[in-house]
Amino acid sequence: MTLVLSGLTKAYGGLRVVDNVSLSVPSDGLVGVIGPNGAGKSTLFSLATGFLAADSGTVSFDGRDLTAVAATGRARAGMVRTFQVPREFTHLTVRENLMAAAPGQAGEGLLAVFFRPGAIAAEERAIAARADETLAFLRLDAVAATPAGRLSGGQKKLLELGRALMTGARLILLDEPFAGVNPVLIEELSARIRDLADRGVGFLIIEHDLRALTRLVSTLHVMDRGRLIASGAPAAVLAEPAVRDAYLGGAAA
Ligand SMILES: Nc1ncnc2c1ncn2[C@@H]1O[C@H](COP(=O)(O)OP(=O)(O)OP(=O)(O)O)[C@@H](O)[C@H]1O
Repeated sequence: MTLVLSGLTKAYGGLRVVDNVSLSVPSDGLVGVIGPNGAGKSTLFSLATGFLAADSGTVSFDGRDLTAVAATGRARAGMVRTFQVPREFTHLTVRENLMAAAPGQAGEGLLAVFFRPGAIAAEERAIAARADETLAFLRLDAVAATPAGRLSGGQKKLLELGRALMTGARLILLDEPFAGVNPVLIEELSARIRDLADRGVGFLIIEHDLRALTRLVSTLHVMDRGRLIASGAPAAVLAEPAVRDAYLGGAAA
């Protein structure tokens, strides 16, 4: 279940916003990506998950080359992303949002509604049961019937994680999971992410909250102007002069 990004490059009008980036995320790995605004982190996520096509480089997951596979195919392979701004259905309840994220099998074709109603009902029950498990795991049971648009910022991030889990993802790319989240819910989210890693779910996490991120991940990659400038254990990486330079715009010693 290892994700391997190799030599990914993406340019806009001659400017390489992601420039020859290679990194990997082992199954159950907790890996962080940091870097100043505009460093190319979100673009890297889009290249990894197929929301954008790379100019060059490869993406493989679980030993399978997914470079030419579209975003939906990569999600089906077990790799999904969340976005900086949560994309929940605001008028659906929290429980309905979770159920809607589950990939349907039996009910996908309209004909199945007529010819296989039993299979669809059984699948709906299974999805509902998984939604309830996910609600309990994320401690969102109390807001299960609340329209998702009314959740706090932190609860929305928990719901995003839940929606990713409902797809059956084994590797989740989180784009700024702690942005706009209060410290108590940051702890809650971090604890759930750790629980999931213990169960074999891998995470690649973009985050500006360095304190929360470095407590969570075992490996940190730093991007600056499209390139990876440092990788390794968080404390060692943050101590590197090139990293401090990148953050301070070259003003560091
Ligand atoms: N569609 C596009 N066309 C042109 N330039 C783009 C496009 N998308 C992104 N960029 C540029 O690519 C660079 C990297 O953007 P990206 O959003 O990946 O950075 P980031 O590290 O995620 O930043 P932030 O931390 O602010 O979210 C930026 O300079 C941005 O302006």
